[in-house]
Amino acid sequence: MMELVLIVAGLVVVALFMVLFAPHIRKYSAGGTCMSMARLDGKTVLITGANTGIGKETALDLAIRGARVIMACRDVEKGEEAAASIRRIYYEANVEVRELDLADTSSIRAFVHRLLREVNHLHVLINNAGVMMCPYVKTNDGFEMQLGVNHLGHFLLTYLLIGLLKRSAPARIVVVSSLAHNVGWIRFHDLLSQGSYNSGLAYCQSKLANLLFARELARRLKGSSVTVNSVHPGLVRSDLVRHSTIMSLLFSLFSLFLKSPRDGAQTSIYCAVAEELHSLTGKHFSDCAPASVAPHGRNEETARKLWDASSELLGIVWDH
Ligand SMILES: NC(=O)C1=CN([C@@H]2O[C@H](COP(=O)(O)OP(=O)(O)OC[C@H]3O[C@@H](n4cnc5c(N)ncnc54)[C@H](OP(=O)(O)O)[C@@H]3O)[C@@H](O)[C@H]2O)C=CC1
Ligand SMILES: CC1=C(/C=C/C(C)=C/C=C/C(C)=C/C=O)C(C)(C)CCC1
Repeated sequence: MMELVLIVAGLVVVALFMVLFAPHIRKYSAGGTCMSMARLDGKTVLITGANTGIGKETALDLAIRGARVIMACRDVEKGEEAAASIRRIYYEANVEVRELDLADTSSIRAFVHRLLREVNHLHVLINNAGVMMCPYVKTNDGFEMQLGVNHLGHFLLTYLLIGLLKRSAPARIVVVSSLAHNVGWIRFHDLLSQGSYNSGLAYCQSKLANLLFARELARRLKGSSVTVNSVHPGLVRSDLVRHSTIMSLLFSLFSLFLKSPRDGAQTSIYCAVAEELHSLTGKHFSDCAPASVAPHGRNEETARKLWDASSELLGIVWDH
């Protein structure tokens, strides 16, 4: 009985502490802020997964800076709702919604085909969309969903847009990875998890793949004035954890310690606009500052091997 009273008293003290210090905890959890005042008038930006979470906040910020923002969303209705809510905040926002399902290479190709007819330039590409810890499902092309959307879909999208980005240089590519890359490894013997599937490990693999892709692309684009950097946005309150009960529970429990989507967007925005990053490429950022990369995320051989495996799966050859 005494023990129970002590436990309840302890919980009350912790809850009281959280309530009292909530503003300070929130301020601390918010992380870095992009302080750049750079304007993007006359610039065109493309953001994947821009209908919610980090992508939507990134779209709002870049629209306020004067950019024409293409919001690439798999659900156009949700995308239009997000665009309308951006226009309610900033009525001059030049935001346009386009359909893009990264789980379907024919959708990616159709999206780019249409885009190339509509825009002459692309100055910033933000590969933001992501899916986390979903049950084992395949994309339209038979790829495991998390590697398929998070890595392969963006790999193909970037391949199809690289000519436009080069013609628009100076241009920037921002790849939204995660600190989850630290616990991932590339399972070359079973890249698509056909032999065995663990939703958490598959997510971590896909986020490591994002990072390796960014570094290898940056290496290949040296001298082209198209830079590529990757980002860990922080732990952010968003829909990302929707597929995992345990993650949803943890996120609710520790909600006070998580960033808002607006705070989570800061590092993507920083990499897209900061003047001091003008020619910086192949780096990883978090909280608007350089961040460390796990040793296996720096392995050039793994990056090249993944590049070749990805190209083969997608049936493409990067000759530019
Ligand atoms: N939240 C966090 O703590 C962290 C997030 N990240 C990364 O940040 C990025 C943004 O995540 P966040 O904003 O938190 O998550 P959300 O779930 O809020 O947003 C993810 C976006 O990706 C879109 N998306 C999912 N599947 C597809 C697809 N097949 N085709 C096109 N778009 C798709 C979603 O569309 P729809 O709404 O239709 O599902 C949504 O717009 C992700 O890459 C994630 O891995 C990294 C570290 C931590
Ligand atoms: C276990 C644990 C936590 C939860 C960590 C989680 C839930 C991480 C999620 C990572 C994600 C979503 C990465 C996306 O790329 C907290 C809250 C830090 C508090 C300390 C203990």
